[in-house]
Amino acid sequence: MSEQDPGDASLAGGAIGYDLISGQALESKAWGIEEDLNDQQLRAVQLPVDANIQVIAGPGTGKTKTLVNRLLYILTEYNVPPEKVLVLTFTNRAIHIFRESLFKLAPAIAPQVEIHTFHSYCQSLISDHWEEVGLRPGWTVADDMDQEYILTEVIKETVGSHTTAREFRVLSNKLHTYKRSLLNKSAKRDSKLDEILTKYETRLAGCNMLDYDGILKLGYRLAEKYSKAPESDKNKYFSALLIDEFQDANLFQWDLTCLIAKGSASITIVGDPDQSIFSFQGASSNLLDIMKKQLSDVRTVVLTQNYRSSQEIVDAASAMIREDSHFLGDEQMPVGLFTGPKPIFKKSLDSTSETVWVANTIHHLTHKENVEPSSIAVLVRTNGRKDSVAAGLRQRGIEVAIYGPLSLLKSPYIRPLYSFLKFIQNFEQDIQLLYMLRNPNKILSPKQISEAQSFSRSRGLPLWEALQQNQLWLRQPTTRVNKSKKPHGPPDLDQFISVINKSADIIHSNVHDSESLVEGLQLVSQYLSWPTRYGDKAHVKQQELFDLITSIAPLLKDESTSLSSSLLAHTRLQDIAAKPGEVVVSTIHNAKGRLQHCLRRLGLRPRPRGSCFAGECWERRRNDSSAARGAAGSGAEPQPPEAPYRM
Ligand SMILES: Nc1ncnc2c1ncn2[C@@H]1O[C@H](COP(=O)(O)OP(=O)(O)OP(=O)(O)O)[C@@H](O)[C@H]1O
Repeated sequence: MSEQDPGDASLAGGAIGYDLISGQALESKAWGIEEDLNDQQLRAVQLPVDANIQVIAGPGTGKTKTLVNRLLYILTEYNVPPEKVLVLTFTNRAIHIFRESLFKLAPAIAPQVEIHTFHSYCQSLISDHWEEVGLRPGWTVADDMDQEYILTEVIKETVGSHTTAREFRVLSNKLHTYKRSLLNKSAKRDSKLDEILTKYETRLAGCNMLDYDGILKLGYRLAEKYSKAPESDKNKYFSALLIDEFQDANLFQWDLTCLIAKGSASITIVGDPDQSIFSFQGASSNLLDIMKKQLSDVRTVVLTQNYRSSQEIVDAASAMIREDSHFLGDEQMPVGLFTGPKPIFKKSLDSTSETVWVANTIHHLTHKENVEPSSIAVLVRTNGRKDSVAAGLRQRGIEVAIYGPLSLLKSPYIRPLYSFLKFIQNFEQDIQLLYMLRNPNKILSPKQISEAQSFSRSRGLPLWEALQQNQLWLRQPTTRVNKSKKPHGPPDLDQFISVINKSADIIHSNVHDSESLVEGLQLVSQYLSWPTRYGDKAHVKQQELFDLITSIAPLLKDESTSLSSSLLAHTRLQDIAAKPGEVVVSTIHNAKGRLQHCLRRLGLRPRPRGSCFAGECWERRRNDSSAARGAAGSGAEPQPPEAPYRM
């Protein structure tokens, strides 16, 4: 690629857009790169537009800031239109952070830049070409819960319902890994797993749904097809691709990136090989080398100034990762911006004593040092540990808020409402309908459900159609319900059908109106989740859902997005924040990007490898910190630092 001369900066400050929140037209406003970039950042930002760049850096060194400024530089210095730049990252939260930073610097152009996860980019390709890949109108995405539901049924059918819970889990995990491995063209096939997968995919296709791997597979197919086609409206050529959090990419995603680049867009990646959180999904640490081999003239810039943590934390983190580090050489050691208290390393014999120590520390902080509980976070490695730590803290009288995507929608009080919302976007989704029919009220008995399914299959109808055309035998209330004994017994099928239709009509009558959505959900919730039977808990959870709806409604300006589908997207993105009095418990994975004052990290290294950190360093830190406490004469845990840390 040849280097281009920067063009004139006529675009800078010239664009006019609209305010994302108020929808008001924005006045033309000058914008450009920030003035406070350090030399390393500036070097990466100001490379020519056609340079391929690797920005390698540790946490908090301004990787995202650098990428946002690189984008602004390309737009202003080279007159590249915003829609010709594609930003790719790995999580919705990362998109949110990137868009927020861009919006602060250049509100007028922020909405015009395409910022996607690999999944959402593929999904947008599929949305433009859904007929080509065999989907029908109204197709939807099967989320984790939908996939689990279908997989469970298929496994039961294939290997028998006598499978123990453990065997089931093992098989289900194997299938997930196998399914993902198939994205790799050279993957080995397994006939037994193929049989289950084929049934699973047939069931998904029957529901007019795609799962996450299916989205990537079809997106790749489309990108491959259009990478060879001449440019057209549907076939976009980008001038530059910017990839954030590149440490989380796998080979499949890299190949996809190259297809999207079509050999003409430059590629800038920023990442920290030591921060990879997707190695379990095949994130590959040698992609940096692959990129260098495949692309010409790759420039590397290393960022070392950490803006987020004290020198003490940077030192401790560097000591921890150094032995396994992919890139930390002496000249690349990160530097902290300020000094603070030393981190304490506490070695515990087992997980119970670890939880007890954390509980005692929280009591000390909240009772003796007046720290507000909601500013304390307990970070753990795995979801399983998160639940046991939360239970242990609750046992010791500590109120806990668990951070994690989908926790609200996964609540048993909300899950049927969530199924309902998905169902009314696509009435072909048998799995959502089955969920509503089975949980928690048995609208139909298992025998009736299987008869209805045979009826729908024999006529090639979605289950919902079949139920509406149903036969007299289905119209009988289930035999297990004695209405005279149970005033709040489940509705019969007629009532169920009529309430679903009525609630759907209310919601569809005004898809951008939060009041309609809440009204529709309130109506249907009487039939689906039985708040009366579950008591206050259900009411509290439902209120949380309704509050969320009300809070996101004003943010919706995009006419093409319905409130209910945005609600589903939003609930994945942001969870209900911790209320005053609640300590946050989260996996490290979910905590990334959140702001918190006090941190306690558990089991980061449950079985420490290597000698340095595990033995000497760990003990040294512990001794240092007790010595420091002794010197201070208090014997108490150190004060939480003044500055908040973004995790
Ligand atoms: N040159 C700078 N001057 C002042 N503050 C900066 C500078 N660079 C980065 N920061 C600040 O440091 C913090 C971290 O920046 P940023 O989120 O871009 O880092 P990151 O490397 O992407 O973080 P992560 O480790 O989460 O990937 C932000 O608050 C940012 O504003």
